[in-house]
Amino acid sequence: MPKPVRLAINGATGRMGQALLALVKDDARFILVAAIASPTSSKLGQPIDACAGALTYSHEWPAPGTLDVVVDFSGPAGLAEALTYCESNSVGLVTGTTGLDATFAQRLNASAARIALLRSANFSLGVAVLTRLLRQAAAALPDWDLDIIEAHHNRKEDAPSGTALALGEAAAAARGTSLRESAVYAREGRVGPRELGTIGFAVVRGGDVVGEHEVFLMGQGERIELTHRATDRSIFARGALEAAHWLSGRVAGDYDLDAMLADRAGH
Ligand SMILES: NC(=O)C1=CN([C@@H]2O[C@H](COP(=O)(O)OP(=O)(O)OC[C@H]3O[C@@H](n4cnc5c(N)ncnc54)[C@H](OP(=O)(O)O)[C@@H]3O)[C@@H](O)[C@H]2O)C=CC1
Ligand SMILES: O=C(O)C1=N[C@H](C(=O)O)C[C@H](O)C1
Repeated sequence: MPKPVRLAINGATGRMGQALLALVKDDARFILVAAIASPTSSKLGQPIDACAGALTYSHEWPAPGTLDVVVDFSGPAGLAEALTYCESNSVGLVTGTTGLDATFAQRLNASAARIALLRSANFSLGVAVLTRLLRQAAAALPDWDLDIIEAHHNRKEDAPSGTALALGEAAAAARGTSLRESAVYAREGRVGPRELGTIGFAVVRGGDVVGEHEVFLMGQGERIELTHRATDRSIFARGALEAAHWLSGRVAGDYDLDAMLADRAGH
């Protein structure tokens, strides 16, 4: 029997943190070593309901040598702290935090030379497949107009979602360009006709929507719609735990879900 992966969850009091805690307690592949909360969290020092044992929410990172992987769903400030810890202690990091700016993305690129890092804007299997379908459609129909519409709950802080941006980047790359060259993030007033090759984004926020992404590829007299709807946050948590298990013990590098799925399929 392989040794369980020693895990910390960063952002443990949040929506994703709670979904992760609920799964980890019944998963013998992991030992939960720390549940990291924000420095101002009202839950600091409180016991973790989902977990048998004496573990409490804390903002103190574990001692060196006691962790294999950190799973982070916090925010830019929380991720920065997790990154510093992981780099100093050679601990693997799985992160789903979105809404990071270009400077932060560069910092992550540099970190991947020092630690095993797996990041994904969306840990659902369905979105991984949607992305493949989109690459194929965008390349096969290079002249069709392409817009991405996303909907999320009313507490979400970043827009467009990390997934929408990643889908846009995948479509742009499949057409030999980049999102930086083709994205249109807002349309208001007399914007004039659509410019060929642009990728448009539209954002909906409200209620408890878990996460929906819809890609319209629009030709003359016809349209393709590729849609993914997440109805349960645990799909992201399950994907992130699969990633943490796969990442544990790997050498430093910049990994993603495609790399994990390909490795598991033996490619
Ligand atoms: N890749 C994917 O598949 C998915 C990605 N996400 C992304 O994950 C992130 C979190 O989402 P969600 O759980 O909904 O958000 P929440 O706001 O519910 O959770 C974030 C948590 O992080 C905590 N936090 C803030 N700062 C720190 C810190 N310095 N150290 C430790 N914890 C901290 C917050 O605490 P406090 O409230 O006390 O400030 C909060 O509990 C977002 O960027 C979201 O877009 C979400 C779902 C899926
Ligand atoms: O904040 C969320 O909830 C989600 N965020 C991710 C994103 O920004 O794409 C993934 C998922 O859609 C849920």
